[in-house]
Amino acid sequence: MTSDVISSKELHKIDPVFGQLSFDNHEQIVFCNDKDTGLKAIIGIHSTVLGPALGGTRMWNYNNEWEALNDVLRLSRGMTFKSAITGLNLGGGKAVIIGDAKTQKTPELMKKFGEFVHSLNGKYITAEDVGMTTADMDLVREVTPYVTGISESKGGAGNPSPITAYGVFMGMKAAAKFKFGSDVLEDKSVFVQGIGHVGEALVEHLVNEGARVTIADINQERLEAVKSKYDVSIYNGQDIYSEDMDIYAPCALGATINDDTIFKLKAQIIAGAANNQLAIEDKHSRQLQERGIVYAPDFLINAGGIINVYAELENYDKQEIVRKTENIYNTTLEILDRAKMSQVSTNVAALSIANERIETRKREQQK
Ligand SMILES: NC(=O)c1ccc[n+]([C@@H]2O[C@H](COP(=O)([O-])OP(=O)(O)OC[C@H]3O[C@@H](n4cnc5c(N)ncnc54)[C@H](O)[C@@H]3O)[C@@H](O)[C@H]2O)c1
Repeated sequence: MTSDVISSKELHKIDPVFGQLSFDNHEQIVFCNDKDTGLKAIIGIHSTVLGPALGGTRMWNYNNEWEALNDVLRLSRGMTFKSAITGLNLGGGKAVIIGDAKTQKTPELMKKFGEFVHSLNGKYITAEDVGMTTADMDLVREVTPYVTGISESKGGAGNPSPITAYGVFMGMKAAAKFKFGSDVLEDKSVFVQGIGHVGEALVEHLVNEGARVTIADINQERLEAVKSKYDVSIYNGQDIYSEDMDIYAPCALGATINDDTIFKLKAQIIAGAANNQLAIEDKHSRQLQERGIVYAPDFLINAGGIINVYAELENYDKQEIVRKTENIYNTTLEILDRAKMSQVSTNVAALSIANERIETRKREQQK
C-alpha cells in the first residue's frame, strides 16, 4: 500500500494534484501529452467567475513535474487576482510547457499545444509568457481563436512586454510617492533583476527618469546588450539581496523573496514584473510589512500585459490600453493607503479588493 511508504507529512506525493500546497480550489487542471512532438504541458484554470481564464504560456526546463505543476497552480491563481483587481472581465488561467524553449520548441509542438487549448472551447485563452514570443502565438492562432498576444500584422495587440514594463514603472512611482513623498525616481538606486522583454523596457523608463540603475541577469550577452544601449551598471557581486539600494525590481522568475533573502533585503521598495515574487505569500508579505519595506503587489503592477491582450478581445485601442495601464499608479496608491490604514500587508489589502469583486460577481450569478 502506498501509505506504508509515504508518511502523512508527504501526503502531496499520494495526492499529487489536489493535495499540493499551491492548490487553491482550481476549477480544472489539464495535462497535455503528445508523443510525436514531445509536448508535455499543463493548463491550469483557477477561476472562470469573472470570465474566461486568460493567462500566458510559459516554457521552462523544469527540474521535475512537481515544479511544473506548482508553477502552473501558483501562476493561474495569480491571474485570477490580477484580472479581478484590474477590473477586467477575465478569470485566471495559465499554462506551462515542460522543456527548453531554445532547443525543444518547434512549430509542430506549438500547434499541438494550440489544439489542446482549442479543446477547452474558450474556457482558457492563452498568451505569451517566459519562453514564448508573438510568433509562437501566431502559430497557436493557426489552430485556435483562443489565443491573444498575436502579431499586430495579424490583428493582434502585439508584444505586451513594453506595456507591462510601463505598468510596473507606474506602480513603482506610486510606491515611491507613498514611501518617499515624491514619485520622482531621479537619483534613486534601482536594481533590475532580469533584463528580458519586460526588464529592458523598464530600464529604459528608469534611465529616462534619471534613476541610478543596476542590472543583473544570468545571461551575460543580455547584460552587455542592455549596457551598450543605456547608462546602467552591471551587477557583478555575489548576493544581490544584500546590496544597498532604494528599489528592488524583480523581473526574472518568482519566489525571490523567501526565507533566505527576506532578512537581507535593504531595499525600501519592491516593485517588479515577475509573477509570484513572494515564496510564501502570507508570511513574507507580513514580514515585509513588519520591516517597513513597501511591496507593490506583483499581480497588481504587472497587469499592463493583460490589459494589452484584453484589448484584442474587447477591441479597444492603444490609447485606452495606455490609459488603463497608467491607472495602475492610482490603484497602487489606493492599496498602499488601505494597507496602512487597516494595518495589513499590501498583499492582503490587494487580495481583499480582488476577492470582493469576485464574490460580488458570484452572488450576482447565483441570483
Ligand atoms: N512579458 C509580459 O508581458 C509579462 C507580463 C506579466 C508578468 N511577466 C513576468 O515578468 C517576468 C519577466 O518576463 P519577461 O517576458 O521579461 O521574460 P524574459 O524571459 O524575456 O526575461 C526574463 C529574464 O530573466 C533572466 N533570468 C532568469 N533567471 C534569472 C536569475 N536567477 N537571475 C537573474 N536573471 C534571471 C533571463 O535570463 C531573462 O533575461 C516573468 O516572471 C513573467 O512571468 C511578464
